[in-house]
Parts: sequence; C-alpha cells; structure tokens
Amino acid sequence: MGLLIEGRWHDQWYDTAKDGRFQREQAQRRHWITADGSAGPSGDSGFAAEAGRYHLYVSLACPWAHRTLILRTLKGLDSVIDVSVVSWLMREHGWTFDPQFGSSGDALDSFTFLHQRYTAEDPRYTGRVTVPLLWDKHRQRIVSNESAEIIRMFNSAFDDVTGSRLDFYPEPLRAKIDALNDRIYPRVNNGVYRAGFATTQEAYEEAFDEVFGELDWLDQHLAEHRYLAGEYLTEADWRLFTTLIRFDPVYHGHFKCNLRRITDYPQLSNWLRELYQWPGVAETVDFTHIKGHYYASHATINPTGVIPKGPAQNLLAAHNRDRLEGNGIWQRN
Ligand SMILES: N[C@@H](CCC(=O)N[C@@H](CS)C(=O)NCC(=O)O)C(=O)O
Repeated sequence: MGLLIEGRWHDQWYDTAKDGRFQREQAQRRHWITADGSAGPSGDSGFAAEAGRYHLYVSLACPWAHRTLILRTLKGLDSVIDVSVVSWLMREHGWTFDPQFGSSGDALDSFTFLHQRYTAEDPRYTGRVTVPLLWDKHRQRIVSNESAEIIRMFNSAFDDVTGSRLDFYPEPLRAKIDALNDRIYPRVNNGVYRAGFATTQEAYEEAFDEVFGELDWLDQHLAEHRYLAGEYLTEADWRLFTTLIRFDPVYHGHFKCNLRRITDYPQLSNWLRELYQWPGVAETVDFTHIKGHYYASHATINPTGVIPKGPAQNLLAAHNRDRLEGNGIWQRN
C-alpha cells in the first residue's frame, strides 16, 4: 500500500494521525467519454465512444471497481471495453500484475505495477494509485479513476455502439437516486472502510453506528420497495450491492462491523440474492480475490495474513422479492 509522490513510489499506509479517522482521497482524473467526444460534466473533450479504444483496469476485490464491471456487463460492453485485472494481494508495491495472485497481467504494456500506468501518463503524478482506472489507448491518457462517473459513462455513452437502451440512471428517478447515493456512500460504502481503517475507538464507533443505523433503515425501506429507487433497478442498487456482497465474508470480521450480518436482515438478504442472481452478475463476483485481498493485504489490521475459510453462504437460494411490484431495468426510448 502506498502512493506516488512526484512520480516516485512510496510504500506508506493511510495517514490517520490527526484524529484516527480514515479519509478517502478524491479521484484526480475526471474526464468523460461521450457519444460524440464533446466534453462531459468535468475535464477535457475528445474522448468519443468507440469500440476497442478504452481499457479498464480493475481489482476483483474492490467494491468501486466492481461497480464498473457490473455496468460493463449489463450494458453489453464486454466486447467493446477490454479489461486487465490486478492481483488480489496488494502489499508494498500497491496494486500489481502478479499472475501468482490472480492477475490477468497488464494486457497493454505488460507493466508489473499499476503505478506504472499512472506515470505513463504523467511521469510526475502525485497521489494514490487506485482502481478502477479507465485508460484511452488512442490518446495514451487516463480518462477517469472515479467509479461513480465511469458507471454513468457506461450507462449512456456507448449506446449507439452497442444498441443497448437499458438505463440505470433514468431522468425521472435521478433526484431519488442522487439522494440515496448521498446517504449510502458515506454511511455504508465508505462507512465500512471508516470503521475498518479507524485507529481510535471513537472514530471506529462513530463509523460503526452509522453503518448499522443505515443498514437498519435500508432493511425497512426494502420491505416496501422492490429496489432502492422503487420499481426499477438502478445504479443505486448496484452501488450498494458491491458493498453488501463483501459484508459477511469481509467487513463483518476484518473491518469489525459485527453488530449484525446481512444474512440477519430479512429484506437486505433477499434483495442481495436477487441482485446476485441477476443474469451476468454472479460471474463478476470473485470471493478468492475479495477475501484474499482484504485479509492478506492489510497487515496493520491482520498481521498474520491468515484468510478465514468461512462463512458458508447460499447466494443461489430462492429470494422472496417477487412479492413486491418491480419492473426490472428502465428502457430508454
Ligand atoms: N473514488 C474512487 C475510489 C477508488 C478506491 O479507493 N479504490 C481502492 C480499492 S477498493 C484503491 O485502489 N486503493 C488503493 C489506495 O488507496 O492506495 C472510486 O470510487 O473510483
């Protein structure tokens, strides 16, 4: 675990010295792929949607990268945007392409470390070296390293290339989806990390209480709504899914979020199974990468690196979500 300073790699754990609280660094590359290459909400223009032009770097362990893989599959982009997978083990060199630990290798330049991809664009890059990362082979530039924005691009930019009309961020539901994301991101998606990476009791308990307060609310909410935003399955569901699928195997133990498991929540556990069973999704979930990464990479939390064998899970068991009204995925006209 580390970061680049002026293009040089430094092996350094997160700095929580100020108050024991973990703070996630803001993503630095925020360009947008658009259908015609016009500028998006931030960054430069000139990133037009084209088959074969872009490459996605992911970790199968990482919940943020996982969102992008799910949207890539559901939007029919598997043959349009190719992928390199980093190793699940992340130690002194950060993310690597070591095939011994599940990496596909770097399909573009046979790099050894992901930080080489960052310095390939900017030899003086300063910042954390994170996944997901979307690379433009054409201009040799990073398009984006912000998953929340990469999934929005995947949702719409390539529709003329793929013919997909599925919409995970439909106009009439945007306010609702934004409001859900705004509460779920700090309390759950990042909340589990704030609990797990806290280095004071106070910081840990504050995050822990927020995680479970929000999970309790979500469980009640899903008693009356098939999906988070109502009758349609949207990006808000997928953003929560990638955290909750990691919850019982990792966050409950490794990040000490152990008040309850997702299995103990009647609605959340059924909702999680429905999403896991959605065509194409189970193939994006890899528990070897997920458990191996967290337990073996975070030496400050688990110095032995021993990876737990459990828990037993049955994600293919029947769910009861059909009792609620649902329309599946919104279709654009
Ligand atoms: N804002 C980013 C966060 C990505 C992120 O923090 N990824 C983690 C993996 S789960 C990472 O690469 N961490 C490496 C590090 O912080 O050094 C996003 O959502 O895309």
